[in-house]
Amino acid sequence: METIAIIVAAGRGSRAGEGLPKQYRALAGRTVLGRTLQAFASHPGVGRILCAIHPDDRALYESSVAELDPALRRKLLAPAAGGATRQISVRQALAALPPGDGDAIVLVHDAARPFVEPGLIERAIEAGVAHGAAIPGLAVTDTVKRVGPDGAVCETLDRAALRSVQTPQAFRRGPLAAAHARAAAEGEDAFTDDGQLMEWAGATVYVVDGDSANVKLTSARDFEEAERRLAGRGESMITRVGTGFDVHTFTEGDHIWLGGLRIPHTKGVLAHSDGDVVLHALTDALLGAIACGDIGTHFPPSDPQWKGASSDRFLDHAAKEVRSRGGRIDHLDVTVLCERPRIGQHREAMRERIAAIAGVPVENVSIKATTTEKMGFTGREEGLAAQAAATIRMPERA
Ligand SMILES: Nc1ccn([C@@H]2O[C@H](COP(=O)(O)OP(=O)(O)OP(=O)(O)O)[C@@H](O)[C@H]2O)c(=O)n1
Ligand SMILES: C[C@](O)(CO)[C@H](O)COP(=O)(O)O
Repeated sequence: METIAIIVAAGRGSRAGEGLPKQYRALAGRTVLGRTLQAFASHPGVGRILCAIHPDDRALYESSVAELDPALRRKLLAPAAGGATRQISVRQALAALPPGDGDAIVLVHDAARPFVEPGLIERAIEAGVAHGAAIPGLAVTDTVKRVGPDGAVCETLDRAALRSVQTPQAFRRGPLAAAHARAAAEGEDAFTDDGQLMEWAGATVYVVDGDSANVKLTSARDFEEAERRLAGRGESMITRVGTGFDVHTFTEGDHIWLGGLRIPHTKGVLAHSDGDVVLHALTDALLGAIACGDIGTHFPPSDPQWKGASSDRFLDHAAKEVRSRGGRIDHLDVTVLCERPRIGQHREAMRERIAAIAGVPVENVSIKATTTEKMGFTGREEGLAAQAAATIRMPERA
């Protein structure tokens, strides 16, 4: 009998802090979703896999899929658009499955649980076949209280009967799809897992042994812990630093581009592109950190297509080059060297713009500025310059 895995990956990961949605963040060089997909795609009991993804995440999804062996990629069906809640994402994934046997087993799994082991997938499938509805659960080890809105304890629950539940959760396809459709029709939209939805629909749901290692990455701390765990398995990251420097000559004009912003000025800059020294220095710093040439290697000034180009593209490209090697940008630091314009008033907007282009939290972007005390070419206001340092983390093997 066929087993189909639905991987729900349409969330925004808001509790995991700023940056990419958590399922697309790298853990020791591979994305969370890539790791989750690998676990299911390499399991001999899983036939096909369908992900529910956010419509904005198509490119991120494709990069995660690219981490899989080509032979395993064949198990993937085209992704479905997820919805505003996990429940809607599962429903839409079910609706996107090709027609098929209602008795097939559907495993519903959170993309955010990349540590799922083959043994757990196996247990879920077996229990799904045996019972029609089965979920993994762990005994609760803390004492659990029910607490009122005023913070007062109402009751101490009998923890012997409690389980903290995980995914993959296994159900027969027909009843699961029917329960989701009924819940949608009746406006029942607050189920936090499919087990609860099936209980509501009248099914008996059985619990099999879960796995304490199968954590759902939820907070930034979970990511730190996950990295420590992977390092313990020999999958570790190393820090690399790259630097960049760029200069442009002032010419006649009424504005310059700096840090991705159009800044009114009494001069312009001579440049093939938009002449943004901050973004150029950052681009070189990132390329330096991965030892992948420089901005001229990737965007030759002799190539007419880069004439007048917005430098956002250069930085975006370099950030993608880092990520495609499994790297993560930890910090970006820039010093602008010029007498004018004054940078202070633009600093915050610049940090936000750079953070958005490079896909890093704004807290990890620093902009500093200095004059050169009227000495040298910047002091004479013949041009302006920027230097940058990028700190990234890369898988040790890359
Ligand atoms: N609208 C949603 C919400 C969640 N999920 C998925 O459901 C799983 C479990 O959800 P959770 O850990 O809560 O993820 P997020 O919703 O992304 O996290 P947060 O609540 O912190 O934003 C994740 O793999 C998530 O991508 C989904 O597919 N569609
Ligand atoms: C499905 C789940 O992972 C089981 O523990 C959990 O209910 C998901 O909850 P979230 O609020 O969507 O993280």
